[in-house]
Amino acid sequence: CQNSEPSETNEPSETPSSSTNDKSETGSETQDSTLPIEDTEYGRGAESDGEDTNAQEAPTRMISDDANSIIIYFSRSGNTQNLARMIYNEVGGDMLELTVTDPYPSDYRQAVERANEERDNQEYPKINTDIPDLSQYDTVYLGYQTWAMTLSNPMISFLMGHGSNLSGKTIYPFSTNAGYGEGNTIERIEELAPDASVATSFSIQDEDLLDNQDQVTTWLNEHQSQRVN
Ligand SMILES: Cc1cc2nc3c(=O)[nH]c(=O)nc-3n(C[C@H](O)[C@H](O)[C@H](O)COP(=O)(O)O)c2cc1C
Repeated sequence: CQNSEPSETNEPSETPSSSTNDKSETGSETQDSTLPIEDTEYGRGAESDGEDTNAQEAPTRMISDDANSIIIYFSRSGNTQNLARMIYNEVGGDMLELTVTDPYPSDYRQAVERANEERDNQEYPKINTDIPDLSQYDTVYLGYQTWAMTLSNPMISFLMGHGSNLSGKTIYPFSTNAGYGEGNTIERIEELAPDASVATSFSIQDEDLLDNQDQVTTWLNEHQSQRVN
């Protein structure tokens, strides 16, 4: 089932949309609300909303003047967005959802065909997101999905355009997949952002995500000492 709940994730960072599982009373100083986790379709055949924003929402954009970390992600059918939100709900900071000028078809097969064609022709999609000045961030949580056992095409586009702006930062790669793992995505990130430091990644099968918040927490805790917010 696709998402039907309205959302306000394009609100400014001071007021991200809250949800019924708001943890604000127990949250850290840098975070005062949580983002909702949505229903998504999984694996082969997963339809999208045709906008790559998951349920006709505006893409998530929460940018502040002073956060040290940002979560940057693309999500066609919502699974990586859920993982991004699970991370946000623990670490806070800023958040930026990438979209492309011409969104992928909602039909899975058509999306795969287009993605294959783009990859064969090395013509990756144009990013439609205004990328803010990234200099304030030490830490970038980078979220994508496995496509053809490598980085999804929009993430390749983002890193081709902005990988050099990640110099000196620590990238925490996180991804979802349909059961085949993260492929060579880490090697590709290292190639496309050669002057960033790439930390241990976290990848999970889409259908297992919502039952495994503890795995996300464990991964984040492993990096706790390096995290600023
Ligand atoms: C074009 C395309 C190619 C995919 N290729 C793979 C793949 O090679 N291996 C894999 O495990 N999953 C693959 N998947 C499945 C997605 O990685 C998986 O469903 C993921 O959770 C989708 O994330 P999203 O909902 O954030 O877009 C592919 C999906 C699409 C649309």
